[in-house]
Amino acid sequence: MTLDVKICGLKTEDAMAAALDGGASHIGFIFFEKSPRHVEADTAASLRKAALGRAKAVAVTVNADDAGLDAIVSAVNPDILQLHGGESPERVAEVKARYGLPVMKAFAIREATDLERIGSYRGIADRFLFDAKPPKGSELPGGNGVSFDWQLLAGLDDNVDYMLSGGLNAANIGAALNAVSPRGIDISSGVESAPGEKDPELIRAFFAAVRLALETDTVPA
Ligand SMILES: O=C(O)c1ccccc1NCC(=O)[C@H](O)[C@H](O)COP(=O)(O)O
Repeated sequence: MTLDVKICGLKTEDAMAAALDGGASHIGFIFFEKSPRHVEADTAASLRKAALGRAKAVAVTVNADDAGLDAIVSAVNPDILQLHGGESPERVAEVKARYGLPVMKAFAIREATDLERIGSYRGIADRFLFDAKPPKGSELPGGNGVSFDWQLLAGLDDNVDYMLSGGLNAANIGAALNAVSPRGIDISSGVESAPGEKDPELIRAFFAAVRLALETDTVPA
């Protein structure tokens, strides 16, 4: 599969196994205490061992300070840091320099103007992740299972390396990949049976739907 697939919010060995066996290129661990997907660093460190040589481990944080990131990086040894808060371009540059790791910067998208913000991160963030804006009242900046209008991304220039995220599932991934051509996709609640509870069957079904979508003529090259 040339398309990167990140399964995010993993907490258990069986979910990890389903993600890796399905062909995940990236597995994500959430370090955000309000999230039902939050894991302690030692749990993530133990889970990530199964991914060594198979998938990249992504540590997802929200406006984390140096002490928080130090603890995660030293325990988990992630391959990528995903910054999912309001981190400035300067902070992204600082994080990259401090850890020598690639950074994926997440942006919440609802309308075309939301994409204007990426300009000042180009050449700094290694990759973008475009997620939906959280619904009103949500305490989570991500993992809300809501989509945005994928057509908003259709005008991006081909050099913008991004993962498409937000409300993806087995039923809509074909349409999403028909609408836009991300280099990667990211999913969390679409493969859960309850908030924070990954379902290996749903993970398998998602990969089957991705493969089917990639095999059809409707997906742009
Ligand atoms: O998933 C969370 O609980 C979460 C909490 C705080 C910051 C980020 C979070 N998730 C980041 C992700 O990369 C999710 O995969 C992304 O938001 C898509 O989630 P979903 O819409 O549920 O597929």
